[in-house]
Amino acid sequence: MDLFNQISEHEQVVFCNDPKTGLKAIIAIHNTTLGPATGGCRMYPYASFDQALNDALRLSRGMTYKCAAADVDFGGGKTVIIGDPRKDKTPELFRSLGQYIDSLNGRYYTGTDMGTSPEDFVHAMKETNCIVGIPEEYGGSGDSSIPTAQGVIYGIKATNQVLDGSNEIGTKTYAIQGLGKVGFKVAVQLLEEGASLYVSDINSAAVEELKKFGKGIGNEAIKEVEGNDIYGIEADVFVPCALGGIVSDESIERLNVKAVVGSANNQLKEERRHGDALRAKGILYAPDYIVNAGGLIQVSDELYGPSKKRVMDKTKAIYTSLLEIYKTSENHGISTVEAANHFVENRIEARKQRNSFFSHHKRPKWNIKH
Ligand SMILES: NC(=O)C1=CN([C@@H]2O[C@H](COP(=O)(O)OP(=O)(O)OC[C@H]3O[C@@H](n4cnc5c(N)ncnc54)[C@H](O)[C@@H]3O)[C@@H](O)[C@H]2O)C=CC1
Ligand SMILES: O=C(O)CCC(=O)C(=O)O
Repeated sequence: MDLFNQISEHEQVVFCNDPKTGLKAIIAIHNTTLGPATGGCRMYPYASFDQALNDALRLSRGMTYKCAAADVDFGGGKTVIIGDPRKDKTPELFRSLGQYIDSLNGRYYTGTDMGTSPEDFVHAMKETNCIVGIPEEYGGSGDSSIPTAQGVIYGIKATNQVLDGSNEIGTKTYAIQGLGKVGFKVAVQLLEEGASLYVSDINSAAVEELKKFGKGIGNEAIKEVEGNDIYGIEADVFVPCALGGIVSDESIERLNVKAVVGSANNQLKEERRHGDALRAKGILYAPDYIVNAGGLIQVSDELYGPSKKRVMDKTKAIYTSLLEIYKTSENHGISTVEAANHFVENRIEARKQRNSFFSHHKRPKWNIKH
């Protein structure tokens, strides 16, 4: 019964085991009240089965909240593949995953997350239509990290507005953890606006590339920081764009910033306790699933036919949503996470009256021709 206790909040969890291709994956479907589940696929060399399952469960729950907050007609799901993205990827592995996804009959759509790229899903797409975020040359909307990074920038602007009464981003100092698909783009935009950066990435080539970019535009205010030292950096905003669970008792103790705004999913190790701890320390926290919804906005919009303009217009709403959440938190004396969760849970509860959970017999709203 332990496993059922562990997944008690989830509608369905699928364990995929294909010895022929080496695929070992977990698909977690958290909640489909708002529509079929969606959520990217992460590939990571998890040290244990429990670590992989926990990641899938936490990430898929986060997607339910992210979908409701962004007001898209999807529910929360996520896939994790147990493996090293640098060594274990093959076309057959992703085709095998595609077959498992197809067996869910439209209850779950997936695309990229950490460790996977749009190109990987071109293979999966040969087996199922339930793939989003594929490259533009294959008819998809392309790289979803572009709107995700833009959403983080809107989040930083809204946060600066609350901190200083101005949404200007260029005069500040930022500590960025992770210069991957999202973090690098955020760093580039901040540098272009004249900001100073502290950056850390386990991949030193990414730091070198950013320094090269900075030199090219005449802003060399980039200092590399080793590992966990990024938590102790004195800066205006800490921008986590790598792994989740990094805002913990230990890191909060060290944080020397006015705000935390980044793309990483599930930043708070313990949502409620660490949300409260940040508030108690006077650090403004931008709830991750509000700020990093740009990619979701793009992939869910893809089902209407790609439109970059529509995606960017929808992504702008992150600015106003975040200001609303900051205001609710202030007015009610609660953490920003609690304020965001109340908003989302009320929205899901209201929708339950029309839709208890998604089954493919019901026509999804986004299939309606406009
Ligand atoms: N790509 C997207 O559109 C979205 C991404 N996210 C989240 O944002 C985060 C980043 O995503 P991507 O940029 O797509 O992933 P990515 O895999 O392209 O980049 C992650 C970067 O973090 C670095 N990294 C890993 N561990 C680190 C550590 N301990 N310290 C410093 N750097 C470290 C990696 O070397 C890599 O450069 C993830 O948590 C992801 O779930 C959330 C929403 C959408
Ligand atoms: O739904 C997707 O495929 C991409 C969005 C996602 O996984 C996320 O926002 O974490």
